[in-house]
Amino acid sequence: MSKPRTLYDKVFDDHLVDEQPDGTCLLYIDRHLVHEVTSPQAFEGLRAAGRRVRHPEKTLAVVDHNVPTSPDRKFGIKNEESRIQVEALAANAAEFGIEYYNEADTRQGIVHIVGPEQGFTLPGMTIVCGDSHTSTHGAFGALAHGIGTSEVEHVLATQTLIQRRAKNMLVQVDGKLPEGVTAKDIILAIIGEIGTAGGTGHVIEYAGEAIRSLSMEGRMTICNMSIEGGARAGMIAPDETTFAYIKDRPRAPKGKAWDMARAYWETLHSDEGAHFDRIVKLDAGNLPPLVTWGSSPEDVVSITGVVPDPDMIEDETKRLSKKRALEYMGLTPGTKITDIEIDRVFIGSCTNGRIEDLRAAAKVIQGKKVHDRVNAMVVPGSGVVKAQAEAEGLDKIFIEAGFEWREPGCSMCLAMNDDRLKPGERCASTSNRNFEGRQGFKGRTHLVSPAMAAAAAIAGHFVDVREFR
Ligand SMILES: CC(C)[C@H](C(=O)O)[C@@H](O)C(=O)O
Ligand code: SF4
Repeated sequence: MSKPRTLYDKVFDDHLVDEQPDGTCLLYIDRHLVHEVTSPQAFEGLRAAGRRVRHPEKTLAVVDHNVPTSPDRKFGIKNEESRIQVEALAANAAEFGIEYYNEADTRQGIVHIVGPEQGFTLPGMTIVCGDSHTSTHGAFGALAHGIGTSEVEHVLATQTLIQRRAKNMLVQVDGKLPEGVTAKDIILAIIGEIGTAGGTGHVIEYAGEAIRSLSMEGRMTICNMSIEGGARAGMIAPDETTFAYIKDRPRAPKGKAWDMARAYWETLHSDEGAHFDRIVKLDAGNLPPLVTWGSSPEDVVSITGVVPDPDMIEDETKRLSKKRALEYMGLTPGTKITDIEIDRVFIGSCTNGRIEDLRAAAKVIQGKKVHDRVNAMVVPGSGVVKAQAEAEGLDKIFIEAGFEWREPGCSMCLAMNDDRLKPGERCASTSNRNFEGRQGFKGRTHLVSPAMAAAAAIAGHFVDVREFR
């Protein structure tokens, strides 16, 4: 009898090219996603060494971070830095024979939304990208993680990556998610519980009834933020929900190849008795909608709660850092979360820019108007999401309510394009990071679910979406 293995162990072992006695491993990489921010030097390195891309057909390039999201982007990118970045990827993709989705292509969007959507992301694969939120793809039972630019060059040249084995961590989420509480709240709760360093050195497998009941969109939201919990990657064992999502996607296997792939995918789960180095349990049944109050994704609080008092923290370093966070956020301990007024709302990003997220937000705002003080925008995660939303009439619901309806990209998730907060502006955001300056210099970010962001846009302050009519 062979030793019981985790899902991570299985995918890792299936891609092992070499393992040295000191633990250095060489892994075969099935899929490589490339965006404009972390690839220019990698291509430059290849050029300097006179190398080609080893497997262009396993590589897919798309622009997302720098592209403007205003409709007039079809007339060219005005910001020079962004334009140079985008043009460089276009030129590199052409020179090295890599498929490339430019900003005029319907398939363009945030790299982590595009991969799954096109069927480029499949269960059991090793998937890398020069981007920390590559963990998103783990929702399919793939081993997916971010890599640095020198590794991007290594993968382009060799289709392999040097790695060491990570530890296994199980996050078991039992119970049934209450109405109005979403995948975003689950992952915020997990990070609130384990902290931003909680997953360090581990690959997290998410399991339990609450995870199983999630759609692929919800599972991607969970795996997306694994990196915010410090983990190398997050994974969810594939099941019928996964297979149904993948079937008939443009790059998914077809016919006999589908049957063979599916048979393999069904073996991708942790064996009975597999060893986990750490186990964390959570009950989704009691979960309220969550809001972050500070400048770290672990700073979570219930919508029914108040801004916490850092003076209660014993550890001095932590106390000082949380005090600073409150100061940055312009908040006072004891303030009810529902009393916090907001200026901006951002619905989008690779965490919550998929069709289900847009549907959830549209449901909340239907027939209502965005509060006078608030500037609200919806940025579909991809052209495919945008087209689907328009086919369902969601764009009309947003526009009638007073939201801006934008072109796909990373947008206000990070201040790398025209969409950004002004100093002091407070934003209810569906993205994944609330670091100082993340959405613009001195901008203040509160991470929430799409439904919570939508409700806040209408009310002008945070509200409990469970009671919002
Ligand atoms: C620009 C890129 C390297 C970065 C990342 O790695 O995550 C970005 O996507 C982010 O979300 O901060
Ligand atoms: S949407 Fe945000 S988190 Fe996702 S890849 Fe873009 S910048 Fe990074």
